Amino acid sequence: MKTEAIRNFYINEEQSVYLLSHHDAKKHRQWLNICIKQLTNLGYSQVEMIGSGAFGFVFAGLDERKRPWVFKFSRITLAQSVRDRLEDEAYMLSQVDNPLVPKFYAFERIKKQGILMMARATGEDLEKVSLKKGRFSAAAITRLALQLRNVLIDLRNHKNGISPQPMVHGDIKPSNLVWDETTQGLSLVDWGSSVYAQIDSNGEPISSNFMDLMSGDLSTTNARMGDVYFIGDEQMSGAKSSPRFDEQGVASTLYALASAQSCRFGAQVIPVCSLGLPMELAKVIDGMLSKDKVIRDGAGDYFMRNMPAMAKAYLPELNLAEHVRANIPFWFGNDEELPDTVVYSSRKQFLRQADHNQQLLDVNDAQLDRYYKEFLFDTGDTEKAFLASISRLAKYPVVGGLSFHWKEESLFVESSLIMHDESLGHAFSQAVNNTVMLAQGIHQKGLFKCCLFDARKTIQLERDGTGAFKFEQLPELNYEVMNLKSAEVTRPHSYFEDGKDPDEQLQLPKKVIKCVFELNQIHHTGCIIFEALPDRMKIHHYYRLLDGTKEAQFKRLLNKMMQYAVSITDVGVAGFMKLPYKNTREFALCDRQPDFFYPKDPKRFGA
Ligand SMILES: Nc1ncnc2c1ncn2[C@@H]1O[C@H](COP(=O)(O)OP(=O)(O)OP(=O)(O)O)[C@@H](O)[C@H]1O
Repeated sequence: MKTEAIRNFYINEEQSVYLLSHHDAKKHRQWLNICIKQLTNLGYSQVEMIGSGAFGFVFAGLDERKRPWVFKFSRITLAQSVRDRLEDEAYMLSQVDNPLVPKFYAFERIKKQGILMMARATGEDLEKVSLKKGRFSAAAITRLALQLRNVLIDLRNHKNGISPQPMVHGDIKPSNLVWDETTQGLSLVDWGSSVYAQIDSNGEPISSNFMDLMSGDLSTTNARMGDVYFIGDEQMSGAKSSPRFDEQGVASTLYALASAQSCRFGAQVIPVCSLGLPMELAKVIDGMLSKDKVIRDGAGDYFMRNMPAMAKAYLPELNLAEHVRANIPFWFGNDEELPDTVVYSSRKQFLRQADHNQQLLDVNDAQLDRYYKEFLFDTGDTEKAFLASISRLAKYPVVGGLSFHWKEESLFVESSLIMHDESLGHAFSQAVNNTVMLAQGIHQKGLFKCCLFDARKTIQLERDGTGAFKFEQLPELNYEVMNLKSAEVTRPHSYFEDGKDPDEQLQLPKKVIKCVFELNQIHHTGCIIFEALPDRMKIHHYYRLLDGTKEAQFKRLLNKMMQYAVSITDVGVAGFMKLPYKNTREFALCDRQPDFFYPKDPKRFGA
């Protein structure tokens, strides 16, 4: 792969509501308000939105006896066939009777809108907990592993009358597990991918009765796609549904929470054996995440059989985790209002490098749609994990930029990151370190850049019928000032300009580029991305002036740049990023982090 082939082109990730057009944002708000109103009319009080996923929005409210209910609506933007699945979800949920699963209450239809109603699981989902706390301790992972194993046993033992009818949840992942810290209670939610297993864990067909065997089409799968970041290879490749699917979901979940990642893909570079878990449990989870089906199934069987015994281990909290230092520096900002972070990165070209063919099943699936959109389809696992780790950074209130440059033997990382919530510093350090470790495991030469912005500060300009931008007063680019000590000002700093991308290059007016070059003479960090669409333009930006004596000149150049930007007629994306120091950090490449287990003698580590 040639280095020149890697150009930089920015694609946005999750759309912040602040990045929707005025019209779409209004429609979105209106729709949420209609849902709240409908529920209130039905007699529920204190209705609020508590979650959203690829398929729907979830609201909570109280019934007349003040019991907490949850209402799941499917997204109106999805195809009717996909929205109809909410009714199937309701049916499967109604079949489960387990203290760890919220009770099914009802499925109602208001016009075309189906609403699934169920008990509310108290607490917070484990993805959110993970973002706040970072890596889960050995004791927490072990406890969770036992609880999940027990749910799997229950699902396997499900019966229809007296006939065995094992169930598959199909989408076990941190955000589908709600955790109540005060009662230590766990709930498994989101039964939208749930089906009856077609085969058992040995691959033998399951049939509740003889007629099923006769009439059922045993050659096709009934499996639903779960979250592509967490499901195992068999579910991904359209195998018949089996209890093994959920073993995979459990292994991915335990891995993600133990390592503070948002997917399963990093396990080759950051194996479970490097995460400070007891050796036996770590090896079992690594085995379950293996690429080899025989190892995977063997480890799954071992997990199901031996988890109760493994959970008896005495695992006091160690002191190690308190001293996490970020491998690349970041600073704390003190803005009153936390940024609503979005990340733009040069993903597309980066992902094209790693081509590992995978077969996918159902292209109409919303999860799969996301998979395609994020260009993960043909990518190697470590690259996927790296990109997921970048997305995870954007879940923190942080602005700045990162550039990863893979050269012969080393990885060079330049960065400028400002975090706006000190209480998340520990978890954020771990998120940053994961990104670096995953990058160390990537071998292709090249460059990857990303910018993290506050979507609230994105400037949006609408075009009129002729394509010209409409505005009463020219909006101003936002910046903050931070004076660095004079010694630091003299340090060299790097500057990036995007090259042409064959797919979506925006031709910027020369005068805009001239302003960027002039700005470069003033000590600052920042990024700016022009996203010109047929009907409007979004200007995402983040600037931090590091030499207060130049403020007047800096401001004048930013204003000038805006004046020229409104003459953009083209459509596409282009951007610039400026980081403070050259080659901030150099790292050796590393295929696999070394083993690190929970110590045999925990007292030595301050437990
Ligand atoms: N019964 C419940 N009690 C409490 N919280 C819930 C409940 N059901 C869902 N949630 C919350 O709402 C979020 C989204 O719900 P759910 O996962 O069912 O939606 P989805 O659109 O199917 O999501 P996904 O994209 O993850 O498949 C969950 O992560 C969880 O935080």
